[in-house]
Amino acid sequence: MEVQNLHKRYGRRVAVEDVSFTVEAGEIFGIIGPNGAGKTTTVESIAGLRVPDSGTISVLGLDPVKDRAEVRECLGVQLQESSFPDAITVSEALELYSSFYRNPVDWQDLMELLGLGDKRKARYKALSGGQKQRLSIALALVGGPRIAILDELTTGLDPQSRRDTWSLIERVRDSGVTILLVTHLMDEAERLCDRIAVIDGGRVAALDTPAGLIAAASVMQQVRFRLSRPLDKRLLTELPEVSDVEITEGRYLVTGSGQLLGSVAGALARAEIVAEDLRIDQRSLDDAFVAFTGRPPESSAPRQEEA
Ligand SMILES: Nc1ncnc2c1ncn2[C@@H]1O[C@H](COP(=O)(O)OP(=O)(O)OP(=O)(O)O)[C@@H](O)[C@H]1O
Repeated sequence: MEVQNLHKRYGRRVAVEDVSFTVEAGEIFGIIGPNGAGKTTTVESIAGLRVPDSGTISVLGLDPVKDRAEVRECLGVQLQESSFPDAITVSEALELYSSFYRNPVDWQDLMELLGLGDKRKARYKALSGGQKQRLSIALALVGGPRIAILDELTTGLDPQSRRDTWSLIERVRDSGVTILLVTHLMDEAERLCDRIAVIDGGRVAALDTPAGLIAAASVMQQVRFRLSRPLDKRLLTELPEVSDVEITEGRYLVTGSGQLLGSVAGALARAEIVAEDLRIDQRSLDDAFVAFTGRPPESSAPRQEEA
């Protein structure tokens, strides 16, 4: 997928100001950003559901607007809050959707794969949040797409259902499907995505691997430890990575940047001192999100899924 200089406004409101990125085959590519940043508009434009004001989008060499019918065959979409008639059953929904495609996968296999086999006769309104979510993923995959767009994949699910869904998505990726994932959940993005675009105010604020985003955002790190015997503080302060050393009752707090942990561990080894309780404060994608957007990511309180 290739998106170049995408612009989209709704009346006077600019939703996407200038977005460009490329998604490689076989990747899980994440889009994160604050509410109203333009994420959904971007992925809906890729799916051909919105017509951009300007810019170009190419999906497997096709134009999502001009080649709408072909794009539908190779791209599956799970959008926010899919809604279905309350009375439709799981198997009816899957059978109906599979009839929309030229080469659908076996919907019964898919139903089993997504753990919905024993719910085949259950009506949509009787499904739990996690089951509805799995059905919407199944419907995005029933056409046998080469690309799947998943918007808010696990928002609102309990922690176990989220982890199960993540494993499922990794299996889908391993089967050769490229995945474009929009998410509010930083742990989801960090766990699943090969690369992530941070979109803010309709523009790409940063684009890198999760580790790359975290490294770029976390200038300062801290290493904590206790020592069995006193150490000349200068052995630490003279290290180029170290900016500050605090010592309180044998407890050391070293602040710095770069390869701080390796550098401190090396200095201790040279002084032949053993550190106890050595810990580094890990930076996470939340810190990167704050650094690139100036706001903390919105947290989503997981709801308990009924059995
Ligand atoms: N159909 C529409 N008509 C008018 N304005 C819209 C429409 N759809 C989106 N917008 C506005 O465009 C901007 C971008 O919305 P979009 O849904 O793409 O953002 P988002 O990053 O997906 O947000 P969220 O995380 O809240 O889903 C927002 O200000 C939104 O209010």
